[in-house]
Amino acid sequence: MGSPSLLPLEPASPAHICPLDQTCSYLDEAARELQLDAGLQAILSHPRKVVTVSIPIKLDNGTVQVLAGHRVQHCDVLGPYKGGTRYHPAVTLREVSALAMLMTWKCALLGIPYGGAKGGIAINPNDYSVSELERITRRYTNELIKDIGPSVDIPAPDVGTSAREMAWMMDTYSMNVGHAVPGVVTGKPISIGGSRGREMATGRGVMITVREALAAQGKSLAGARIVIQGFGNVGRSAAQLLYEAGARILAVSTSTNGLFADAGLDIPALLAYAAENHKSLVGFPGSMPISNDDLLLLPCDVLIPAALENQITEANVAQVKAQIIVEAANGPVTLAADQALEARGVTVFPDILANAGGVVVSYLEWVQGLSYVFWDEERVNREMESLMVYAFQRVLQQSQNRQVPLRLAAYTLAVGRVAQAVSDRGLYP
Ligand SMILES: NC(=O)C1=CN([C@@H]2O[C@H](COP(=O)(O)OP(=O)(O)OC[C@H]3O[C@@H](n4cnc5c(N)ncnc54)[C@H](O)[C@@H]3O)[C@@H](O)[C@H]2O)C=CC1
Ligand SMILES: O=C(O)CCC(=O)C(=O)O
Repeated sequence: MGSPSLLPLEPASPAHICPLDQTCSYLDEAARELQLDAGLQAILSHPRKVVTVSIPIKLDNGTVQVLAGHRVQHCDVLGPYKGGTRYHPAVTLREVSALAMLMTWKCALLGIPYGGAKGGIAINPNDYSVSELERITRRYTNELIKDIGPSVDIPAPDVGTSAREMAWMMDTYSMNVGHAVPGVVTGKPISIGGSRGREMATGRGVMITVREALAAQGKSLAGARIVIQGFGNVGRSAAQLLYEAGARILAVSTSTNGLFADAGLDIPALLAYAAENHKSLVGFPGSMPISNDDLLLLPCDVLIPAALENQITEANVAQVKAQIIVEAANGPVTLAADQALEARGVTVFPDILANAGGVVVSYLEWVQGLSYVFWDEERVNREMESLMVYAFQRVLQQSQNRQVPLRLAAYTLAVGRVAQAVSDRGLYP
């Protein structure tokens, strides 16, 4: 079926692997496996709503710049739309649409009552001052005011955004409606109703997935050799928690540099070093520099791509030596690479399972906010872990029962759940 033809998408770049085509192909595969009705499949292939707004801002130097901001709402059949907000120069409507669809499947797989959405602005946040970023975020929120809300669509952080942007979004929304509405976003600061444990949640979910993946092969985290691409919110938290559990973190990277140490990196020391050096990893004692390209090819037990899409592709997959890949990023392994890895017996734990810890704790944050009762971090982590482990076991079981790879197993569970809900609600004419 391919990318939905109704969307006002940018032309596909021949040099670039389109994330939307990839995600739609996985949906097509799941639809075939489930023998899904063609009409239902067509409904699920299209986002319900696509919003693109212009964001005029006055820069600190007095000039005006107009940016494009997107919010794609893929499906709300199970509950309010839910998904992060990305600030990155490579953001396109195609990418945001793919990420919105992934959110639908992720929430359905984890059994949380949300649909899927994603937002984004094509900027490099490092090119803007804090006050410029605040103006951009507030204007973007203002333009989306009728499209978001605690029972409509609930943004959260993603690449290039954090609790700070969520606080600005919450404040802008609240000013518009005339009273405080903490539930309009998740991943916000604890001082305004954020949840304990949300900041580390995606990394914690990744650590749980790695632990369960190794356990399923009769191995343990202690001494496991792990390579992590990306040292932002997700990569950093996963590195810290895996290190604390006794794993050997051989290499980590940011977009500009990477570090390798065969004996394993001292992650607490590296976190302190990066904090002192404005996030730069360069020159960390006891390590060697490594490029992002070489990092992906290191021999290891578990490779964790935790940065962006399309990192393991047809071009490098033959040289990937990891035994297990845990997709902390959304869409880091392309379809062609996925098939090649499957043929070679490399196990890939898919994004919609592996990085779901973040949205699960976003859900727990929303639940705490709605009930005005806030939990300690131990409870948040326990509730998240139980949902993650349950979803992991279901995916493994489904893969064995249907004799299909883990990604297809996860998709059949997620798509099947959403399709059932569409059909039960009678949305299918
Ligand atoms: N923040 C969250 O709660 C969640 C994030 N994710 C996904 O995890 C991934 C990472 O997100 P965050 O850590 O939140 O973003 P972030 O903005 O905090 O960090 C991104 C990291 O990736 C690095 N990076 C960027 N481009 C790179 C490249 N070409 N090669 C190597 N490294 C590169 C950056 O330098 C940075 O270290 C994304 O795919 C995101 O969609 C998924 C679920 C939840
Ligand atoms: O926490 C959330 O609501 C969404 C996180 C996200 O954007 C993702 O899982 O890709």
